[in-house]
Amino acid sequence: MQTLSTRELVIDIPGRADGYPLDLAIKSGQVWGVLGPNGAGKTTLLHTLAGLRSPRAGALFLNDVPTAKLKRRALSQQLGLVFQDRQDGFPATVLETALIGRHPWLAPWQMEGADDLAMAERSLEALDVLHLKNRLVSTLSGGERQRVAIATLMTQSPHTWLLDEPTNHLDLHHQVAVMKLLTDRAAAGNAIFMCLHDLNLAARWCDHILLMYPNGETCWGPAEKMLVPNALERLYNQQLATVEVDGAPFFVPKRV
Ligand SMILES: Nc1ncnc2c1ncn2[C@@H]1O[C@H](COP(=O)(O)OP(=O)(O)OP(=O)(O)O)[C@@H](O)[C@H]1O
Repeated sequence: MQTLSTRELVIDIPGRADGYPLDLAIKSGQVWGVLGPNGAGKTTLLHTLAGLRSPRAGALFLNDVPTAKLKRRALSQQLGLVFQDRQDGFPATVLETALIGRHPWLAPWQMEGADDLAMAERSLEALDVLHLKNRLVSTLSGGERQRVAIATLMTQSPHTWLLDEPTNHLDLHHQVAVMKLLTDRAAAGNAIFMCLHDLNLAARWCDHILLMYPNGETCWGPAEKMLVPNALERLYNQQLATVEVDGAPFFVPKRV
């Protein structure tokens, strides 16, 4: 069992009051969905958890060890992040991009070996982009790029997967395929923590939910306690109708 936890964490959003400090424990087997309107701080939180931004206050721990004490490489073996919209730094093929995921596991100047290549190809296949392996990423569609980014995280194979809107750009079939892959990873022992704009994907696939309000207020807990119409209507400033489908709530925005 591994846990990424935050103690009294306040993310640093310029010009915003501190809000409610976060005491999260993101554990093996859990699938977290982070919900909130534009600008609530979801991406800032994800980047703070990944160590890319400093918190305003509080600290992060990996199995009770402060992440600030871990070397970048050790951290990258445990934590990985899929960005919301990644800009390509230099021209690379799909396979070369997926292989970047192996870098935290290789010594400096060590070339990727047959096992690394097999892992990258397995991940590309799982995300349905293996047939594109020799294409330049810059030539891919938005949804294909998104699937390559997730395949790169899968190739990295960290314990905790942080994902910023992983279903962005994906068609319905691939949205469901990605959510199934993520919940399968959690069942295999990984921890999944993702920002989502689709309330219904969260309701169907996530077992834990963090609600982030624009004023810095937050609340979190088991999905069934968090996904209640009143809280969600206040979160999005949008009236909702709720129906039940396959035992999960399904939220429909009411007409304005
Ligand atoms: N470097 C910065 N300087 C000033 N403000 C910033 C900076 N980075 C982020 N912000 C502000 O912090 C707030 C939170 O941004 P963040 O990207 O975390 O929101 P989000 O919840 O992920 O939004 P979205 O749903 O639109 O992706 C926004 O109001 C944003 O404009």
